[in-house]
Amino acid sequence: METWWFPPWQPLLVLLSTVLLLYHIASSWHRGERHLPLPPGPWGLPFVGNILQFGDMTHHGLARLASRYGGLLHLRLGRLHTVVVSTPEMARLVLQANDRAFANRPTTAAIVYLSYDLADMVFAPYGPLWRQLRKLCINKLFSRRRAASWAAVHDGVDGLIREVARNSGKVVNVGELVFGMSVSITLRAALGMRIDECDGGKDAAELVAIVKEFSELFGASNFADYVPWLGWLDVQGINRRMVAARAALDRLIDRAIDEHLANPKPADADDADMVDGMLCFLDDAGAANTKCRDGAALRLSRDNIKATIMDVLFGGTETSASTIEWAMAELMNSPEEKKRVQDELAQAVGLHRQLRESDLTGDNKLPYFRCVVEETLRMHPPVPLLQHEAAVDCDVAGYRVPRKTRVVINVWAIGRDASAWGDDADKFRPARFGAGTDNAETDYRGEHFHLLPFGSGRRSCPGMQLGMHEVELALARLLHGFDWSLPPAAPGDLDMRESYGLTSSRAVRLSAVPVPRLSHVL
Ligand code: HEM
Repeated sequence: METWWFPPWQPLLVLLSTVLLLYHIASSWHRGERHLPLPPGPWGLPFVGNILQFGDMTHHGLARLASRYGGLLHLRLGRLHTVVVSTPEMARLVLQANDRAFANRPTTAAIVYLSYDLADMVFAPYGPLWRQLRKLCINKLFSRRRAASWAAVHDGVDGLIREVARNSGKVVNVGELVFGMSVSITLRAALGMRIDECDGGKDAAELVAIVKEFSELFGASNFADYVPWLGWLDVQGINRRMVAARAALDRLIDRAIDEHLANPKPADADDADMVDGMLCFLDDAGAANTKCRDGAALRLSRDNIKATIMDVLFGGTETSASTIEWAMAELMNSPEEKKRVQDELAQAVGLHRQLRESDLTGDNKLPYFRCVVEETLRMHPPVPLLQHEAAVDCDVAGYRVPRKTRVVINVWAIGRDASAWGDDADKFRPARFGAGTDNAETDYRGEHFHLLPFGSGRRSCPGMQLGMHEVELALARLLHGFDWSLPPAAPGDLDMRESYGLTSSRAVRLSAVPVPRLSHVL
């Protein structure tokens, strides 16, 4: 009779596997995961998971998946769990009920490299460094008290209006002009640079190119982040682009920091910019300060300063510019809405003088104009996908979200959720925010989970006030100061497609013809 021979290590292997299995069962029992399934989602391949859904990782693609699998759906991309949030209620559970657990940001190779090893506020993990940087930004750098930032907005908008007036009656590229204005405002507020003074506009042109490149790299779906063992291949050429982009930004910011060090200014001087505001915390120790303790005095390394300036350049440029351009495009597409808002501006301000900041501040001023801004932010949130990460294992709506899961909040899909906004959610209809409607009290500050253009909770946008000041002033002056029509040769329908990246700008820049409404422009 045949006898079976077992190698001596086999019983050991069986024993070890049993112990590991029991340990796994016991620890998931202990964490309360026993009964909790992962959220529903499409079926994935072994090892690579839902890599075939890679093309769906845009806000449109994820919204399509959500219509099939629900407001909380699960994907596994290579080794990474990803959970996508697509309804207001799920967003509330993540950003309010579990705010702290989801206060980290996921990182990618591009993010780590371009943020000087997470030395900034946008990407720093939730902890003491992030807390100190956020306090500094909110109380000092982005605050209403930093007069230089608000002056930069005024001068930037004046420059935009002058440029539009110079081209009245001709076709102007509204998108390029508004983006240029936003860059000049950020350069001035962050680094004290005036475009007209800085190297004949060379710096500004360079910065525009760098901002576009960073934005693409931050938003790029890099195969290597999901399948790291293939990263060395750099099949998409992303590593090479990262190195070149950071070197270009380094040159620009290092020069600005050296100039500030050579001509120091008190941080609270009227004309002090954000670099002045940070240099008084400079610690010459060298490497990025990512290890600060709560309660310790704030010390910033040069990398912290560079990375925070980078946040401002990227957080504050495309976001504001894209909101203004989308609002103009939606109004060009709906002539009756354009007329209604322009009539309101003419009536409130008159056509004999320029619109001033005081025309915008205060409650109940220009109510329809405000509805237009809110409707634009609902339909075209500049950051369509918020990126968070689970710091611990969590339970959301009865589903398990494991630690380190990337949690993507699809703000674009939430803004078009029919159960929150009705069957005409895809239509530009500012009146939905008007007095007496269901959304009369809804605003964009993060307390209403069906409208989240600035996020909500701990990681919500600290630059909202400054950003909205730029958006409102520029948009109101463009609409109050000029009548706008589409270029004569334009095709019947305006192209309303979006680009995909960190921000969702227009795929095709808006061009239009301005004709002055006022007797004098400035
Ligand atoms: C219309 C203009 C703007 C929009 C729509 C916008 C939107 C956002 C959004 C959606 C987030 C992420 C929120 C989250 O993950 O939950 C964010 C974060 C951030 N924004 Fe803005 N933003 C704007 C303007 C600005 C400006 C002008 C600045 C700086 C001057 C700025 C600086 C930042 C920073 C530093 C963060 C990271 C906060 C953190 O992680 O703690 N933003 N912004």
